[in-house]
Amino acid sequence: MPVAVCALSHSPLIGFNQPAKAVEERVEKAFDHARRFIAGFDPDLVVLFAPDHYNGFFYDMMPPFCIGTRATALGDYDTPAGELSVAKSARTLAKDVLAAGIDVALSERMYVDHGFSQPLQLLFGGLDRVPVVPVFINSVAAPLCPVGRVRQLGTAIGHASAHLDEQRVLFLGSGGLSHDPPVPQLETATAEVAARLIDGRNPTPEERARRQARVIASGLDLAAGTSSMQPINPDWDQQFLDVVSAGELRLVDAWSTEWFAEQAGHSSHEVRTWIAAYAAMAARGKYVMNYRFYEPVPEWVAGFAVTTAVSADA
Ligand SMILES: O=C(O)CCc1cccc(O)c1O
Ligand SMILES: [Fe+2]
Repeated sequence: MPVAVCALSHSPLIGFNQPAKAVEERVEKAFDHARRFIAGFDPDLVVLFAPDHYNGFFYDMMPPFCIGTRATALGDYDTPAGELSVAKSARTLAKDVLAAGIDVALSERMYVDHGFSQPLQLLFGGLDRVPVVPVFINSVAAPLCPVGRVRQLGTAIGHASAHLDEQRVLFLGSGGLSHDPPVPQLETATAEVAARLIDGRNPTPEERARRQARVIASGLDLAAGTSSMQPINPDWDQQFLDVVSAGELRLVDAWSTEWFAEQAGHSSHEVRTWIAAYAAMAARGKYVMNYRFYEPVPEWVAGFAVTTAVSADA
C-alpha cells in the first residue's frame, strides 16, 4: 500500500501581491512539479493537515487537533467556497487515533479557510476533486500543545492509515515556513478584536475586506523593507527542511513553543502541519524527500517551500 507526502507553504496573498517575475516563475514551477508528482502517485485518499486563521476555529471551542467528518470551505481571500469531498475514512481515522491515545476532536461541521482550500485548489483544481480527510492543527491560538504531540498525532494517523480501504494515501501538509503576518493575539487584543477571536464567525463583507486588506498591505510593507514585522528567516527554514529531509522528526520534541515565535515568527507554527504529515509518512516506513524547493517571498509573507517524498523502498 503505497504512501507519499506533499508538504507546501500557503499564502492567501498569492494573486494579490506580485513578487518579481522570476520568483513567481520559480514558485509556479514548484507547483507544477508537485501537481505532476501527485498525478503520478494517483492517490485515492488525501489526508490534509492544515491550520486555521480565525475563520473556522475560534476561542469559544479551540481544540489542539480536529478531524472533520464533513467540511466546508468559507472562501476567504480568493479561494473557492464549498464542500470538501470528505471520505468515510475520516471517522475511522478519528476512532483509531483516539484508540491510540491521541485526544483528537471530531467535527461534523468543520469550517475551513485558505489553509485547506488553497492546496486543494492549486494541486487538484478544486475542493471536491479528491476524497480527503481534513485534519485541523491549531497553529496560531495560544496556548499551543507541545509540538511533540503533533508528531505523535501524525504517527497515529500514519499507523491507522495502513488499515483503511483506500490503497494509495497522500499525506498533504499546508503552511509555514517562517512568517509573522498580522494575526491578532488574544492576550494583547482590544475587547473588540478579542470578541472576534472568541466568536467571529460570519463577519460582514466589509469586516472581512478590511482585515484582508490589512494583511495584503503588510506583505507590500515587508517586501519594501518598511515593515516592523518579524522578517522571514531563511536559515531557520533551511534547518527545518534539513531535519524533515533527514527524517529526524524526534528532534522537534525539544523545540519549545516560544522558540518558534522568536526565531521564525508566530505563524511559523504552521510547520506543525508538515511535522504531522511527515510523521504519518515515517510511521509507514523510511522515506526519501525527492523534491525540495525553497524561496523567501516577502510579498506573500512566507518562507515558501514545496516538498514531496516517497517511501525509501518504492
Ligand atoms: O489572514 C490571515 O489571518 C493570515 C494570512 C496569511 C498570510 C501569509 C501567510 C500565511 O500562511 C497566512 O495564512
Ligand atoms: Fe497561514
